[in-house]
Amino acid sequence: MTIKRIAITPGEPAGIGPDLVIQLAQQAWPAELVVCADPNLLANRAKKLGLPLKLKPYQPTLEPKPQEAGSLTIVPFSLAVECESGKLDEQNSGYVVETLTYAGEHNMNGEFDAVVTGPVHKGIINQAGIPFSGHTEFFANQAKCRDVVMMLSSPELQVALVTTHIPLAYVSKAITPERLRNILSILNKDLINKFGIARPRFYVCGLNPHAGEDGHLGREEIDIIIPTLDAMRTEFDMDIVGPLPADTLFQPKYLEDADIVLAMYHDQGLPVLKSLGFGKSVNITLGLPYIRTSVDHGTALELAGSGQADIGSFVCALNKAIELAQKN
Ligand SMILES: NC(=O)C1=CN([C@@H]2O[C@H](COP(=O)(O)OP(=O)(O)OC[C@H]3O[C@@H](n4cnc5c(N)ncnc54)[C@H](O)[C@@H]3O)[C@@H](O)[C@H]2O)C=CC1
Ligand SMILES: NCC(=O)COP(=O)(O)O
Repeated sequence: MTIKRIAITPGEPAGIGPDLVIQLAQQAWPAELVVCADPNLLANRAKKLGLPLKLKPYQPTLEPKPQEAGSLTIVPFSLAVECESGKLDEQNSGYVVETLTYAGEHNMNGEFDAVVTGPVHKGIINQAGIPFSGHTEFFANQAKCRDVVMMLSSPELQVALVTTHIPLAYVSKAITPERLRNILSILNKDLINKFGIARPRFYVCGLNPHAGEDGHLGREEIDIIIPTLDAMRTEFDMDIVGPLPADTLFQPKYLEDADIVLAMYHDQGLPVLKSLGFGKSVNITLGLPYIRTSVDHGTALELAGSGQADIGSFVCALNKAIELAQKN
């Protein structure tokens, strides 16, 4: 087994990301964990949590070594202003984006084998004047990928989204035959090649109530979704069920039979997944030129520095990144 080098971005400094990264470091890992963060932030937060932390400088020319318990490898970045747990400060948004930019660039050049991201606060980054809708879109833009797929994976269910962080008012227009085809193609390819599913079975949600009720409750199914799914079945022999009404799709008889559920928008699919597996799920971006996994939760500002944040999803995200990197 070769030792992989995994970049980690803790995300918003005032949130629980730094806490979780410090908690991760309390155990040994079979990969080098290269954290892109302010060393003083991590040292101060570790002190607040009462946890030991040794920071080792990142040495790109050396072979990666497994990370020892109590330690992290660090690429240092500097906060603009000192950070108080739980208190957002837009002056530190540039720092957050710098860590993501570095992690993306150094994955694209092959120096890292994957990136695992902690939670950012999208609102404060925008408030700082930096347009930002999510890591998924940020890394896609940086890598010049027109379409990537947000897929969340939990022990019970895998859900992917046709549209990601856009206002609900724009969703219908964003569901075009081209986008739907691209999303299905990326998913099909990666489920086969990266997840080892020979012929993935897709369950696809409709957009409208009752999947449009034969056009009486909306026409997107008839005009776009059904013809596109039919074309993908014919052209690529894909195993696709649907579109089915989203309100009844998420029941055991369908989920037990599905490799993946494709939801049309963020809050159609993710509440179901999170109600079943919050804290046990991983957010994976498919279609990037490298591996990116992330936590299933946000910045939980009220828990930062308290020691109460649950590390479950971050552990799942890191394990998944190491597993995918090993297979790569
Ligand atoms: N991967 C990312 O970068 C994500 C970032 N966000 C961002 O996070 C910010 C806050 O979003 P919210 O909707 O409030 O979601 P949130 O996930 O931060 O919090 C929702 C609820 O879950 C709890 N919670 C979250 N993570 C937890 C953990 N690890 N352990 C224990 N409890 C936990 C919180 O205390 C709160 O009650 C927003 O700016 C949002 O955009 C949200 C989701 C993912
Ligand atoms: N709900 C998922 C989420 O907000 C995280 O998205 P991203 O920042 O990983 O694109």
